[in-house]
Amino acid sequence: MRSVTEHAAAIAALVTARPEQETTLAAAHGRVLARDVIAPRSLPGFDNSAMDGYAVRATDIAGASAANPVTLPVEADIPAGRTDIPQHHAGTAHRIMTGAALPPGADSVIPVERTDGGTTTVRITASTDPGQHIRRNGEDIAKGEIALARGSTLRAPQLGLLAALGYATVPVIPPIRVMVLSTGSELVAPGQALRPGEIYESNSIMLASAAREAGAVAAQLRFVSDDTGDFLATLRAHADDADVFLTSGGVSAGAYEVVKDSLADRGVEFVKVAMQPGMPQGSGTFEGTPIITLPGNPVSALISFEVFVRPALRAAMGYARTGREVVAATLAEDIRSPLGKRQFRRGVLDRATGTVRTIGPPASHYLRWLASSDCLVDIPAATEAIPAGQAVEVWDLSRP
Ligand SMILES: Nc1nc2c(c(=O)[nH]1)N[C@H]1C(S)=C(S)[C@@H](COP(=O)(O)OP(=O)(O)OC[C@H]3O[C@@H](n4cnc5c(N)ncnc54)[C@H](O)[C@@H]3O)O[C@H]1N2
Ligand code: MOO
Repeated sequence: MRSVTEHAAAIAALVTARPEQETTLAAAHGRVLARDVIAPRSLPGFDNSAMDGYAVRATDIAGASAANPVTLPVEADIPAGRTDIPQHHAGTAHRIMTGAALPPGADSVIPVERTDGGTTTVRITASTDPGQHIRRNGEDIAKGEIALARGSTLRAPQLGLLAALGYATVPVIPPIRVMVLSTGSELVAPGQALRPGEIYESNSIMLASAAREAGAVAAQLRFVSDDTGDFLATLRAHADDADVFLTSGGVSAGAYEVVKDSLADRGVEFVKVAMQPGMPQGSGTFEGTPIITLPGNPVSALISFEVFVRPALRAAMGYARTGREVVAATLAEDIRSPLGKRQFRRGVLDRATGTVRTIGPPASHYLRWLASSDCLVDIPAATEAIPAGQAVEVWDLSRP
């Protein structure tokens, strides 16, 4: 039997990064930056007004107050976006808007609220200091500085910064393309009629969704035949669209195990992992494409994904955090666990009290309990029982 750690390492070695890709900012959301990005210009790009008001020289309105206002001629309007920036002359004001370039010669902006708002002359009822209400060229970021470091995950603020710097595209580590393939002749696509003995196919949407949540892109295929030739032909037909094949089902000890029968002597190793659920596993490379074969029981499939596939995908996509956040929590009830197997129990974590309770029995077909849980309780292989009140490690599934 392989340990969870050993199998996780095998899967991690299998999934490798795709070459970096220059991507539009819209398509870069959620991706990881492949290289440092240098500021090609400063931000702000020029001295500009932080207020709607009047660009003045502080000395021209020294001592101004409500009781002792100063009136200056207004030379011109400078709305944001005006590109022919006028010169400021001593003893005058320019009406200026937020974001507009400061006219050379002016040293401060007096907000409109401190004036009568005049357009030919302006009565100013407060004094100012040089530099007041001016946003200086380069005070946010100077040209040539590293704006974002390689490895940054691109979300709203990072994409905003890149756009402000003028980047239309950015080099990112592209998503891994996961081809999810469910196998089993009992499986029928949701929405169609069921005959006796058939069930709705639920693993592929679950695994595809989990892959997307991990930052990958995913497509689904359903393979129902027991014919190994057809199965291999299906893999070959989709090899160009997949960086990783992810199958579920057909890997245990039964008579119709199409995944195992097709791949056992074709570069895929089938092993038993000392965990529960998720004991039967397989991994390898089929004609150049990595393939991970998960067990068919739905809970086993999803927990195997969490434990083995998700960290490998995220590492290959450059994310700093590959595993879930592990928190220590106090167990709310006694639990038992099979000796020699690392058990992952579905749980509900109460962050406020730092307690966790398990939800549903350990068996691997209980989808409802799985859907009601928000964490996994990680019980070490050497543990047979844990009493209520003891601290356990919990994987928080509610956070990326
Ligand atoms: N004699 C033994 N039997 C089993 C063993 C064993 O060691 N010896 N291991 C058990 C364990 S543990 C697991 S887990 C499963 C894994 O079996 P397979 O990977 O071969 O999966 P299947 O037999 O194809 O399916 C198992 C179960 O899950 C349902 N299933 C499969 N795929 C889907 C799907 N896409 N959507 C919904 N449900 C699915 C399937 O109908 C079966 O009920 O083997 C145990 N048996
Ligand atoms: O190991 Mo199976 O994955 O328990 O249900």
